[in-house]
Amino acid sequence: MTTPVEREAFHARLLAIGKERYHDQHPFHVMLHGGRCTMTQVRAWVINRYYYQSRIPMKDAAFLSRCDEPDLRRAWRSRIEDHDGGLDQGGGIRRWLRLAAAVGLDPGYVASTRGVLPATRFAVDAYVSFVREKPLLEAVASSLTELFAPKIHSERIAGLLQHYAFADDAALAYFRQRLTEAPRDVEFGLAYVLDHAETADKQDAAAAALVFKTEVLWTQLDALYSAYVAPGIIPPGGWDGQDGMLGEPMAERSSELRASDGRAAL
Ligand SMILES: O=C(O)c1cc(C(=O)O)c2c(n1)C(=O)C(=O)c1cc(C(=O)O)[nH]c1-2
Repeated sequence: MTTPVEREAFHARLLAIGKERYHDQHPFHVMLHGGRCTMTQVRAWVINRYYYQSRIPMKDAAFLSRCDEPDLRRAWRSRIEDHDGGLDQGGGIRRWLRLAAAVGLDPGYVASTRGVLPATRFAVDAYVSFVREKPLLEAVASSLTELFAPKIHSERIAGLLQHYAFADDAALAYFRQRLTEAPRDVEFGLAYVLDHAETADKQDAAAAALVFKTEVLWTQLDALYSAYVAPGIIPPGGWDGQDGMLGEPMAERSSELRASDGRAAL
């Protein structure tokens, strides 16, 4: 059993991991949110990030398949509904594909996951395997990066709206929706981890799971940066900057597409 003071210290330890390691500080996100990405870089992010989106409900299904507590399953299953939506509409995956269309990509191309960078696949697949194989406490702890997600989603909404003409409420609906979903999910996940990590060893394992997850997220952006920013080496199989475009190419630089002068031109 942990005392209230030990529990609070463990909570602070988890928050410190996010402060030090969360991907809001990655140079690719700094560029994206500050309006310094070209449209090619934005599209590469949308294509690669889709792979993460597509695997989230699969990792949550893997989690549920191992869960023998009905209460835990009841609390967890809405995560799959949030991402997959109903038979005909709704859900984060469809909302992400609306963002894909808004940046000029064919949603069918994005959904095919062709062009996803190898490192993105390895990192995301490692997350799904982690949740499938590790003790439930560590699997839940690995989702706690979502403690830090509302801040990055708010910064992203503001940054994209300010700097890119494609950005409007429909294109950014994915992020707005997460502003209410993520806090609910993470409130449950955090309470579960604080309640179940009742020994020093379990606290260490849960903290390591959260570090692992920050690395899953950071690695995806390293891969994007290396392929599409510097040194700009696109590995075999990575999106070539051309495939899967919808209709006429849009202007390349985000600076040409600023809200003040760009919207009318589109
Ligand atoms: O945009 C982001 O930076 C970001 C980060 C994370 C995260 O911290 O893992 C998630 C999301 N978004 C997200 O939209 C989402 O649905 C989500 C689910 C999970 C998870 O681990 O179960 N993380 C995240």
